[in-house]
Order: sequence, then structure tokens, then C-alpha cells
Amino acid sequence: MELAADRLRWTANGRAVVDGVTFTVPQGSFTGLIGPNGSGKSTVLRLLAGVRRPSAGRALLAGSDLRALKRREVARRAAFVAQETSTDIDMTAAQVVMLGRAPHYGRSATSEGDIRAVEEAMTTMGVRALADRSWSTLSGGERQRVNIARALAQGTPVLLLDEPTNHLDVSHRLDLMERLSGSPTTVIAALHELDLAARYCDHLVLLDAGRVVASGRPAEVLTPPLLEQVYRVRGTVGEGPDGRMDVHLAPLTHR
Ligand SMILES: Nc1ncnc2c1ncn2[C@@H]1O[C@H](COP(=O)(O)OP(=O)(O)OP(=O)(O)O)[C@@H](O)[C@H]1O
Repeated sequence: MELAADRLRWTANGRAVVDGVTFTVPQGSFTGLIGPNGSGKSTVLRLLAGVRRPSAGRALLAGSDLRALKRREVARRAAFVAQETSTDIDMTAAQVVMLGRAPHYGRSATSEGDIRAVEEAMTTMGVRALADRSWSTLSGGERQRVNIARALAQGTPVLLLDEPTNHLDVSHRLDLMERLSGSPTTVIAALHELDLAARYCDHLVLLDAGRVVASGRPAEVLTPPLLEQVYRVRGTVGEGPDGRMDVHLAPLTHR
């Protein structure tokens, strides 16, 4: 299922936080949303997830304006993992993952299918052993993996992830990125690690000050001039030993 931003604008206190943001996340692709702190990544994801309403422009899910869809219809098509989660939820990890099934079971009891989906998602994210643990006792990385399991259990054709590698150790980071890049699901993720974005994403959208400054294949977006212009860093881009794209970053040196 395709996802698209069409001239999205969102203002706060009279200031445009994102403005004129247009891009398409093709069906089945893994698109990385990159840009410095405060460039508008979370805001764009929230607009695309229907958590925020645009001041102008449209968020499109399979060509339909999100505003024309009911909440439940959106939740059956797209799952969203926000950047920050509350720590004081009085639930077990398994109950949190079961929340992902709510758009499917509605008011009726959970089915065998719901239980199976929860178990599968927890296995995928390596958190089955934490099923009965209280959410508030989980570590940051455990909580992040449980939260992603909740989104997977939702069983949607589209996933929107805000910094999904946050708190994850290096092996869980690589494992998650491998899974996302190999999955048929349409994925858009806000990412800070440009090396992971370069290696695993099919497309990148680079934001700066609420606007798209570049979009396309990683090699088209992660160019030394753009890295210097947007991030104020020196980037060296090449091919790694495994044939995938490699990015090395260093501070700008004064000449
Ligand atoms: N509700 C709000 N009211 C006022 N300003 C806001 C609001 N939400 C976001 N902003 C501002 O909009 C800008 C973009 O924020 P956003 O969280 O989308 O950026 P981001 O690219 O996700 O940043 P980060 O990499 O730090 O997570 C920031 O300057 C932020 O302070």
C-alpha cells in the first residue's frame, strides 16, 4: 500500500514547522526520513499517521485522504510507533502488544488469531520471554522492541516508525533494519544513523527546517555537498566490503 505526503504544512504558534512537504513512499519500499534535530521528521510522521491534522495539504494512504477515513480504517492500514512512550502504564508486555490487535477485535473478545498474531510479533522482536513482565520494569531497549512488536501485531500493510533503533544495541539495530528492508510491508522510519539509512533504505527523504531538500535513492541524497549543507559534517560515501553503501562522517575541518 502506497503512502504519500502532498504539500503538507503544519503550523504551531504561527510558525510553519513543516511546509510544502511532498513525497511518496512506494508500496513495499523502506523509506528513511532523515534530517537534523528539529527538522520536522516526527511532525511529518504524525501527519502521515493521522495523529496530527495538517494545516494545509494532504496525507494519502493508498490514494485516500486520511481525513476521509475513520480512525479504525486508518488503524487497520497503518501502525505508528511514536518516539516517546509513557513508562507508567500498568500492563504486562503481552497486554501492550495485544493493544495492536484492537482495530481488529473491536468490542468483542480476542480471538485465537489475535493471540497468534501477538505471539508471532513478540517472537519476531525477541521479546516472548518478557510477556508477563510489567511494562514499567522493562529497560529502554526492551520497551522499544515490545512497542515495535505491538505495531507488527497490528498486521498493517504500512508501518510508520519514529526512531525505531533508539535504545537498541548494535545487534538488535542491525536485526531490525534487516527485517524492515526485507519485508513486503511499506515502511517509513525517521532515522538519525545515516550509515544504517544508507545500507538498508530504498529511498531517503532529507528534511531541513521543515522542508524536503532532497529525496531519492541513498546515493542521490547522501552526497558530500548535501551532508555539509544540512548537517554541517564532512561525509565520505562509498561502497562497503559487502557491496552495500557505506557512509563515513567527520566534523568539518577549518581550512
Ligand atoms: N506542538 C508544538 N509546538 C511548538 N513547536 C513544536 C511543536 N511540535 C514540534 N515543534 C517544533 O517543530 C520543530 C520540528 O519538530 P519535530 O519533533 O518534528 O522534529 P524532528 O526532526 O523529529 O526532531 P528530532 O530529531 O529532534 O526528534 C522543532 O523545532 C520543534 O520544537
